[in-house]
Amino acid sequence: MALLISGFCLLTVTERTTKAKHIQFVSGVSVIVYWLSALLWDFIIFFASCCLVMGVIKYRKFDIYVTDYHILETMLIFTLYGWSAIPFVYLISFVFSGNTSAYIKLLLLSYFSGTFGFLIGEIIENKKLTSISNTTRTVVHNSLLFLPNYNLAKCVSQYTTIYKMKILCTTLKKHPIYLNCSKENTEKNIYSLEEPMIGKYLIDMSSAGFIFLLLIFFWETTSWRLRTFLNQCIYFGIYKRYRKDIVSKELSGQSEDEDVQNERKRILEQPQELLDSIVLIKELIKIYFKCPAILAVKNISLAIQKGECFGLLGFNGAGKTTTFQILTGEASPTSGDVLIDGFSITKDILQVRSRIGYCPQFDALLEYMTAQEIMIMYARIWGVSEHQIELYVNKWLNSLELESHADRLINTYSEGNKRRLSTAIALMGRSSVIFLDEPSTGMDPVARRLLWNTVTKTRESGKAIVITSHSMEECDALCTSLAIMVQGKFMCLGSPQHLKNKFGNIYILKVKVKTKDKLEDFKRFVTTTFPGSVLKHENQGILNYYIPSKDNRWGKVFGILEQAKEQFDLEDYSVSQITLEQVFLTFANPEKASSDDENEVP
Ligand SMILES: Nc1ncnc2c1ncn2[C@@H]1O[C@H](COP(=O)(O)OP(=O)(O)OP(=O)(O)O)[C@@H](O)[C@H]1O
Repeated sequence: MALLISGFCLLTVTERTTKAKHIQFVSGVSVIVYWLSALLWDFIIFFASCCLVMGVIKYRKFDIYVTDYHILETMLIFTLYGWSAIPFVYLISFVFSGNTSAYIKLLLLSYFSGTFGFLIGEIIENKKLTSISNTTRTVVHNSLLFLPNYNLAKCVSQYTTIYKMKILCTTLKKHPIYLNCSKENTEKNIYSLEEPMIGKYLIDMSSAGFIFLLLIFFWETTSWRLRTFLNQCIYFGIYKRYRKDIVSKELSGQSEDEDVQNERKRILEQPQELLDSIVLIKELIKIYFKCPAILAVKNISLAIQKGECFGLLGFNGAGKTTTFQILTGEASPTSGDVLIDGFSITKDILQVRSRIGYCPQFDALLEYMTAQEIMIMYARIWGVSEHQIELYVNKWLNSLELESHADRLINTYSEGNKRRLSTAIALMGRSSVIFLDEPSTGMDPVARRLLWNTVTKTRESGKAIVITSHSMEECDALCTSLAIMVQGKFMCLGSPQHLKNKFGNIYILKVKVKTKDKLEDFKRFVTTTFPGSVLKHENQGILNYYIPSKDNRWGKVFGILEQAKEQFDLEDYSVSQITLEQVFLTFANPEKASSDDENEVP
């Protein structure tokens, strides 16, 4: 039984740690539906296994458990045990982060709570041991009653004893002295609440099942509020009191960047209704209260409108994923609030969850399903009507070219295909805002283009998209506005073009010189005509220059190069603007960028 029951933690732990459960909640599955459906399925497996056990008992001729309708009594004991033990395993599984360790530890717990619990119970009930006080007896006995395996062990042992006694009393002509074969004793109802009958243990198992389920629902629905309360009122309260210097310096929310500062002012000064935004982040702070405390998000404010694709850029550890986790209701904020479609994540997390689509950084897929099955499941969760489901799912499989893999188990997919599927699941829902955490990781260039097209179409349909990516090309292609995050703070904010105009003080000139003789002359020409220019790269007559844009308008640069084309026998040339990547490097790594600047464009 311990082997079987402990196995029911495997899926629940896997779905929680891979975030597949979170994605289901985000897609609209309620806590009650999630846990009751898990319980129903596991109970069916448990019941089928019990039927097999009964078959073995019958085959081995343990008649006491099967003859004279005893099979129903035995099945009742097993059924009530399953009812209490499965939710018990679910509840305990919350403390584990790996399914294998959870299985082994729960197996040991079930086994020892059955055997040692039974032994301890016997010792406690032994009235001859006068050294044990009555209070200790009551406390230990009542505690043991919460363990399903103890109740099962007691039921089976007492059931066996009672029926063996009844058989001996009816078959033996002369009763041994230890047998009480009085009519009163042999005709006692086995379900009586008195010792040594089993009624008490059956009632305990039935009520324990309810209690464990209630505790699971309570934990799932209020743990968020509890964590938010602890974070905001207790930990942060203490932190603010003792680390005033850090709070005023790092968490004030003031920014040197004009756009970031203006956005903050707009959000704080204007009423929320006037902002008309689908995502509204107000002075969001996240501190991981470890030793030392990690300031992951340092007072950011932002409004995202419908039909906007907002990009969150930053180096590893900048705080992007933490921000995403808060926005999707996975992590609780330390201070500040986020409104999604007008609902606050600190107060209405359930409303928030049903309005978002989420593709986490690591794929949260149920790997024992096929792509078709998982997408049908999510389509049903999103409320797509049964006759439209096939069309709907095929449309999304099609949009990311997953049809050829649709009938294969997800655990056989490549990383890139898993990423495509995760993104398709996030996009397919009827959510108002979609969060994509590095969606194109591991995708080939064709898949990436497909993803970009699909994301753009989704954005154009009126949804808001928030994306993190390490690909500047991707952000340039997709984002209508973006922010670069460094050490938890926004360093700049605006459309890609705005940022390039604002921070790009160089042009990139690429030239191919036909004849070698004129190469050195051309180099001298560039150095004198564009003071401050730097030759970045040279290879077989192809020169790559950075030239300062200050005092050099586009027209002037092109005019000069048109003249130089004939003079220096240039085969071809191009002048382009600074790329987003160069803007990113300037912000994300100021020290490196400034040293680069010194070297490159004085
Ligand atoms: N659960 C956690 N406990 C403690 N610190 C954490 C936790 N999660 C993140 N951090 C810390 O918070 C900071 C921000 O991390 P986060 O994962 O948000 O960065 P990121 O920008 O998403 O990085 P990446 O690009 O690598 O995904 C880092 O210093 C990280 O070490």
